[in-house]
This record gives sequence, structure tokens and C-alpha cells, in this order.
Amino acid sequence: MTAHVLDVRDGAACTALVDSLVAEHGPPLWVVASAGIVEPGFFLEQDAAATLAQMEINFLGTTNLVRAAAPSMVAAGRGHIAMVASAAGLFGVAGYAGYCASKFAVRGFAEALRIELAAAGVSVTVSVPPDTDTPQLAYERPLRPAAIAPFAGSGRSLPPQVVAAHLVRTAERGGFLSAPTAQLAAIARMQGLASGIFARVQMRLLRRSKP
Ligand SMILES: NC(=O)C1=CN([C@@H]2O[C@H](COP(=O)(O)OP(=O)(O)OC[C@H]3O[C@@H](n4cnc5c(N)ncnc54)[C@H](OP(=O)(O)O)[C@@H]3O)[C@@H](O)[C@H]2O)C=CC1
Ligand SMILES: CCCCCCCCCCCCCCCC(=O)[C@@H](N)CO
Repeated sequence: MTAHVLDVRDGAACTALVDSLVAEHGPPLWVVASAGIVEPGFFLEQDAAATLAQMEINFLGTTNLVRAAAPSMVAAGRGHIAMVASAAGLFGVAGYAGYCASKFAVRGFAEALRIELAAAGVSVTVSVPPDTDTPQLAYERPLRPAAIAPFAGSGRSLPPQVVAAHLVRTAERGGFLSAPTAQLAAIARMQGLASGIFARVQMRLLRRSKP
């Protein structure tokens, strides 16, 4: 296993790294966009830099990686694109307005991209986990507004391995939302009804228009 370091805000760096990896190894079977940050705090008490940083890394960073990797996967006709959003990308959580926006953005992007790539055989899956035991959660907990902690911190936090394994399983069976707890899965199912129908309608249109 090898690791390479880059800033996902740098689209050119994402393209250069992915291009060199594709040249060496061929198109990826898996791409996981997980880089993210959280800056908790009530919106009116936060500066614009926090909103910007969360959008740039969580949302635009995700699109930079996908833009770099997807063309070779489409050409290969296979592969899984997985993105890590959040339960805060399913519903609003006070104290997380900018974070929620960035994660809703990831989910909206993925929902549309999934339709666009379906005929090419490339799957798109989004993880919407609750609190997960990582350094980010340790950073976030003391900054989470106390008034919202009874809701935002209501569930037990999951081990990252559980979240990751659920995402892989969901992608492998062609599912869209990976909601790794029963409650979140129920919420995702309720909310996704219309999106699921609209996706099928659009996939049919795209398949028909293919030369
Ligand atoms: N932990 C939680 O409770 C939850 C997390 N999530 C999401 O899961 C994803 C992973 O987070 P998690 O593992 O918890 O957090 P961590 O802080 O533990 O890890 C985040 C990773 O993102 C990287 N990263 C941050 N900024 C950039 C950047 N500009 N360019 C490249 N890499 C960057 C960090 O790299 P480095 O260390 O080098 O800065 C780090 O490896 C995030 O998108 C997060 O929002 C979703 C729901 C719950
Ligand atoms: C009837 C009530 C049912 C409620 C079920 C859902 C409860 C879970 C609330 C989840 C709050 C948001 C988690 C944000 C995780 C996250 O992205 C940050 N930890 C990032 O670091």
C-alpha cells in the first residue's frame, strides 16, 4: 500500500496525482472521497472563513477528486465512486449550518452523478454516518454548542470500520445511500422515495439516448 499527500482543494493536484496513478495501475476500481473538516458553532457566531473552508474541502474537494478519477472509470466501464457525507447531510443540525450545507451538497452532487454514470457501469454511493470515533469527533465534541448536544450527541458513536464496511457493502450491491444505523436507514428510506423514482426515470432516458 502506498499513500500520497495532497490538498483536495487543489483540483490540478488531484488530476495530476490520479493521472499518474492511472498510468501506473490502470483505472481505479474504487475511489473514496472522505477528506473533510467540521467547524461546529451557531451560524451567527461563526465567521465566513468557517463556511468557506467546509464548502471548499467537503464539497468542492469531493468534486475535484471525482473529476480527476471518473473519466478513466467510465472508459473502463466499471468501478465504484464512494463519498463520505454525514447524517448532517440528511437533515439540518443546529450548530452545523455550514457543515450541513457542505454535506447536503455532496449528497445532491452524488445523486445527480449517479444517474449520469449509471449507463457506463460506474456506481456512486454516499455514506451518511452518525458520530464516528475519529480524531475529527474528538476535535468537534468540546466545540459542539451545549444546547444541541442532547440531540447531536444522542446516539453512541460508531467505530470507523463499521461505517466503512457498510459503505463498501452498499456500493457493491448498487445501493445509493449507506446509512449505517437502523434509525438513519429509516430516515434515508423515507426521504429517498421521490429521488429513487426520479433517478429511474432519468436513467431510462439516458440509456435510450445512448448512440
Ligand atoms: N467523525 C465523525 O463523527 C463523522 C465524520 N464524517 C465525515 O467523515 C469524513 C472523514 O472524517 P474523519 O475520519 O472523522 O475525520 P478526521 O479528521 O479523522 O480525518 C479527516 C481526513 O481528511 C483529511 N483532510 C482534511 N482536509 C483536507 C484537505 N484540504 N485535503 C486533503 N485531505 C484533507 C485529513 O488529513 P490531515 O490529517 O492530513 O489533515 C484527514 O486525513 C469527513 O468527510 C467527515 O466530515 C461524517 C459523519 C460523522
Ligand atoms: C427520532 C429521532 C431519531 C434521530 C436519529 C438520528 C440521531 C443522530 C443525530 C445525528 C446528528 C448529526 C451527526 C453529525 C455527524 C458528523 O458529521 C459530525 N460528527 C462530524 O464530525
